[in-house]
Amino acid sequence: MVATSLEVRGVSLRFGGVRALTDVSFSIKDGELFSIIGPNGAGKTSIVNCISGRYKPTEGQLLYQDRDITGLTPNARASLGIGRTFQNLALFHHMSVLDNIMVGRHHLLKNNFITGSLYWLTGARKEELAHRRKVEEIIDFLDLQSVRKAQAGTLPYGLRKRVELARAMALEPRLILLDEPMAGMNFEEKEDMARYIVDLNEEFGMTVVMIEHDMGVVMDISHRVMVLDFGRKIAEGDPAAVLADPHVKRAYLGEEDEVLVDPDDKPAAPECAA
Ligand SMILES: Nc1ncnc2c1ncn2[C@@H]1O[C@H](COP(=O)(O)OP(=O)(O)OP(=O)(O)O)[C@@H](O)[C@H]1O
Repeated sequence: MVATSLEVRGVSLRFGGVRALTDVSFSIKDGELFSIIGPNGAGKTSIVNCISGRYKPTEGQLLYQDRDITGLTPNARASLGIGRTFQNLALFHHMSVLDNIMVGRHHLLKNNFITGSLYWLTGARKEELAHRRKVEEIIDFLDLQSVRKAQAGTLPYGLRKRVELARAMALEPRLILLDEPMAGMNFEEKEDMARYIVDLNEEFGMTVVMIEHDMGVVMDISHRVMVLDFGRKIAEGDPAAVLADPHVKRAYLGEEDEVLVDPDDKPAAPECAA
């Protein structure tokens, strides 16, 4: 039997009078590629923030590998193996690609800057070499070799999104949360990113939770999809079943007999980086 990675039980979240989430429950199996979709303001980022620990649910519980993580800080959750990327790029623009990715490993560093003064005498150097090897593996996997020394802020948008994914992967998460990994990308960049996400799920064995607006990509690569609307779960299942669900069509289009995937869907214009 496949183990459960994450279980979300009856999570509600309020900001003053705003109900961002109402009684949302779902569970994700180890190794799944699970997508969360829904119209703007539906609560997608809110649920991901509840999973990463950025937001504390007003009600409900979160279990990761059968352990209650509801009260844990984001750092404690990262140490348990929950990694994430952000909707808006959160890179250190003046640092190199390599150093940005190394930052992603700080949860795994046993030696801090104090013990680092014993660098050559202790195992610190050995540890750093092991970290560098892991980072190089990720750089190879994401085809970032040619830009490894470049300043992150000088790279085109699509590449910066890839560096952010590299940094999240550097934590070696068992569960990775991707908030709009393809936002603002052109068609080729989206295709590349979709391939990397499938590979990190299949080759690295990471369980993936992805928020994405590009319905074509979501339906192509997800094992299961959950739909939120006004903070409530309105559908969950395999992509074909969700696509055919009348509630989902209504939520997106306001009517029942149109298709969700627009065949003339044009790539979104690139976003400006934060
Ligand atoms: N920090 C916050 N303070 C107040 N209200 C918030 C906050 N974060 C989210 N909300 C509100 O909660 C609701 C859900 O927002 P959320 O960002 O989770 O939606 P979303 O589905 O991710 O939207 P989008 O697709 O536009 O990113 C919205 O009404 C939003 O205004």
